[in-house]
Amino acid sequence: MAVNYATVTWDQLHRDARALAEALMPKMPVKGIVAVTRGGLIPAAIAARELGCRLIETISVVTYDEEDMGKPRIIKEPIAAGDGEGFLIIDDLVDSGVTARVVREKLPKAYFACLYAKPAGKELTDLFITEVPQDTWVLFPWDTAPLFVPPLARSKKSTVD
Ligand SMILES: O=P(O)(O)OC[C@H]1O[C@H](OP(=O)(O)OP(=O)(O)O)[C@H](O)[C@@H]1O
Repeated sequence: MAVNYATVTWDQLHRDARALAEALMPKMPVKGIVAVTRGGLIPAAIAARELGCRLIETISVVTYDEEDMGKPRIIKEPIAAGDGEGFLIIDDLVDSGVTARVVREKLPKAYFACLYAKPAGKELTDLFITEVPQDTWVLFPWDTAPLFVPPLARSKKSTVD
């Protein structure tokens, strides 16, 4: 299956995180935010700044483990969030929905918000900013670096020579 790539720049991520915060304003005040590490950390920090929220908890779910392929495991519990009542959960992306399902089971009373969602997992969110096709790989700014790309004319010339 062909994979498409969607590159998200820092500027775009910042805009999308601010849009998420704006959409979350009606939910305020909240007790705190639970960031789903690691991808949710930066969106959560941006949203927390916008929303004036200083209590940030984290949850870490490992979905691909060498010992137990495919079985998701919580390696850091969101202790401060209890059953999630009064908390916002923030992640960068919901793809298959495996992570979101585990997080929701742990924090059933929390509100789940993310920047990007794919069709397979979007029903598990309460809010997302942009839908991304299932076959599209989202390249986040922390996963990429600018690199030199040869000009078209040069690559064309090399085929003529
Ligand atoms: O819906 P899913 O198929 O579960 O995928 C979504 C999860 O995948 C990514 O995290 P990842 O597991 O890559 O870990 P990371 O954020 O620490 O890089 C992302 O930040 C979500 O938490």
